[in-house]
Amino acid sequence: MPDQLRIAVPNKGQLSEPASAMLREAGYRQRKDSRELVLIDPENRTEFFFLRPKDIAVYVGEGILQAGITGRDMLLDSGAPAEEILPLGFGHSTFRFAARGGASMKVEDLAGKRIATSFEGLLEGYLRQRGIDARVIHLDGAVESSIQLGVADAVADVVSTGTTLRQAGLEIFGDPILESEAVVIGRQGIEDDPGVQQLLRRLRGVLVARDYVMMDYDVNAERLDDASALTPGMEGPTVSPLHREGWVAVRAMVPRRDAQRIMDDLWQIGARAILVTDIYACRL
Ligand SMILES: Nc1ncnc2c1ncn2[C@@H]1O[C@H](COP(=O)(O)OP(=O)(O)OP(=O)(O)O)[C@@H](O)[C@H]1O
Ligand SMILES: O=P(O)(O)OC[C@H]1O[C@H](OP(=O)(O)OP(=O)(O)O)[C@H](O)[C@@H]1O
Ligand SMILES: [Mg+2]
Repeated sequence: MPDQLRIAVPNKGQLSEPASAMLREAGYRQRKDSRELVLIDPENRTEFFFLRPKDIAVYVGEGILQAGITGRDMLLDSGAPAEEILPLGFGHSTFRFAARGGASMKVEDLAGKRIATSFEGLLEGYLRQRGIDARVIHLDGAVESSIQLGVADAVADVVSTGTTLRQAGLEIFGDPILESEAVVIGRQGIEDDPGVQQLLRRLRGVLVARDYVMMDYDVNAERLDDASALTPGMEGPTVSPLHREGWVAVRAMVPRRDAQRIMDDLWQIGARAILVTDIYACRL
């Protein structure tokens, strides 16, 4: 049995709820009260520490906790000796420059300007790489207000829908500095830890169950090649004989977002009794 596992989970912010939901889906106990700081899950020999998302890379980098869930942007900003192990498909954002609407600012214009951000590490790394000498103003949050309030000429901030920027009268400029999402992080080599391997297997199972559905249908054996091309599954579809002469039953996993289109295409080649069901959990 793997050793006790110590995992960091965001205690608040955009990643907190979806991270706990994913762990719950993976069969772990999660806290009921958002003020709980530690939660012990004895059945899974796992302790969850609810920490500020920005601090998680620090704890994991120090080797205090074996793994954690945080944003890619926060991991890279921290400079902590930890790496990304598994992207989790939620908490998508981009890290971008923005300035007053109509200012038509360019990245080259940033030299000598004041740029406000809560991600100094990320911003300074970017500016250094491009040899831009600008003044970085550190703010903890609500960075969008800094231009209006005269503290900065531009911001480098997290953008998801863009609503916050628009409401502050700001306009994005330049290419994205970084594309981020929630990730599992750990120190180099931690993937070999049996406890971490088990956590990753469970989380990968949740990702597959979210992204795929199971498709079952009957088709004339003569159209099986066409049907298999539409539903190749992971290692080819499962094909079983049917009592009906010349027909087979086929079963394969298909991407959830393509399910309706695939059903239409299967119907066109004569497949019938096409059923789609959710995958509750899996290990592939
Ligand atoms: N509106 C959003 N939609 C999706 N992901 C986001 C959004 N805002 C931030 N994120 C991502 O979520 C992660 C955590 O950011 P968040 O803003 O929740 O942390 P925080 O600012 O430290 O917490 P708080 O906002 O509670 O102070 C980051 O990786 C960030 O890129
Ligand atoms: O593009 P949008 O969909 O509008 O989302 C982006 C906003 O969401 C986050 O703010 P948060 O609520 O975490 O507040 P904070 O700035 O205090 O961290 C982020 O810092 C942006 O301000
Ligand atoms: Mg925030």
